[in-house]
Amino acid sequence: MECPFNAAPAWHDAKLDFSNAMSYGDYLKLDQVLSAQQPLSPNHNEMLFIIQHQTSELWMKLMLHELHAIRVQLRQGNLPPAFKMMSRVARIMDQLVHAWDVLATMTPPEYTEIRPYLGSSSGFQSHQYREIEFLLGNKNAALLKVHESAPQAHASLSSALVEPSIYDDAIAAMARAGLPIDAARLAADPTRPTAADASVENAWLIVYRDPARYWQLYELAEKLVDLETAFRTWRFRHLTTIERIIGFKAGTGGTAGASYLKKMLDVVLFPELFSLRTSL
Ligand code: HEM
Ligand SMILES: N[C@@H](CC(=O)c1ccccc1NC=O)C(=O)O
Repeated sequence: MECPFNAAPAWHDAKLDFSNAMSYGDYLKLDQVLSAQQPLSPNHNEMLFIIQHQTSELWMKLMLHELHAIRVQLRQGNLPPAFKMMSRVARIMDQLVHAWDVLATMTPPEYTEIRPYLGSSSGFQSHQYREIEFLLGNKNAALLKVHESAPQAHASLSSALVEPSIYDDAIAAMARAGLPIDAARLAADPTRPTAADASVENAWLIVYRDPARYWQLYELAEKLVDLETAFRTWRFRHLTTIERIIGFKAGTGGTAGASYLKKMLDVVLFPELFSLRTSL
């Protein structure tokens, strides 16, 4: 039997010299990522605030990557690959929902010491968040103005504004499957937020009344409902977390704060997918 004191360490085959090979940090560009946390205040908790936002933006970057690919698959009529990516987007959203628990460990006196250093910056100016909203159909042309001084963000947002949303693409897929969608709905102005439409509700009802016949559209509908549910939960946790941290103060971005975020809870991305349930 081998003496345990002479045995080689568990890592003895690991590569240790990276002078001429790509390492973990090289591949992930960690020099860049880990040098981007630069607190402006002397407060200990600002590191949490920065990392919470930076990680959220990274997850949003992945959501956008998936949402763009979902749109391509929906337009080509390849629904199952879209489903897999839709599940991923919903799980990312769930992850962001749980992330509020970490931020909520920051108390009002802690945040009060950081807030004066934030100036008029606010999540309201997150171009990735706004693009996610646009891709899901919550369009608002007026909000492009915020990004006028950032040409790349402005360009991505402009195309998300003028192109059909993922929900418009889902409705187009129903029309292609022979379900009766009004021509006016199919030609709706893509720069306007999604408005409930009776022919769309009726088409979803046909799908939900005969899932076996319309299995892929039925699955598409449930994936959209999962996504919207996760998104609404995120909005709700944003509101409750900020009420806990700043109460009813106005926002640094210029809105009334909690009451603005409360109003955003009324946004329904895929209205007919919820209203149809009353008739089932
Ligand atoms: C202490 C923490 C936070 C506070 C006090 C806070 C507060 C606010 C307030 C008051 C607004 C309304 C806009 C304004 O006037 O500023 C807002 C918007 C927003 N915040 Fe936060 N927030 C916090 C953390 C976060 C985090 C971690 C994220 C994640 C990225 C985030 C993302 C957003 C987004 C995307 C909006 C725009 C929402 C919309 O227009 O529907 N916030 N926040
Ligand atoms: N709107 C926040 C400030 C804020 O939360 C914020 C500031 C800079 C970067 C990200 C932020 N997060 C979300 O709004 C406030 O009114 O305190």
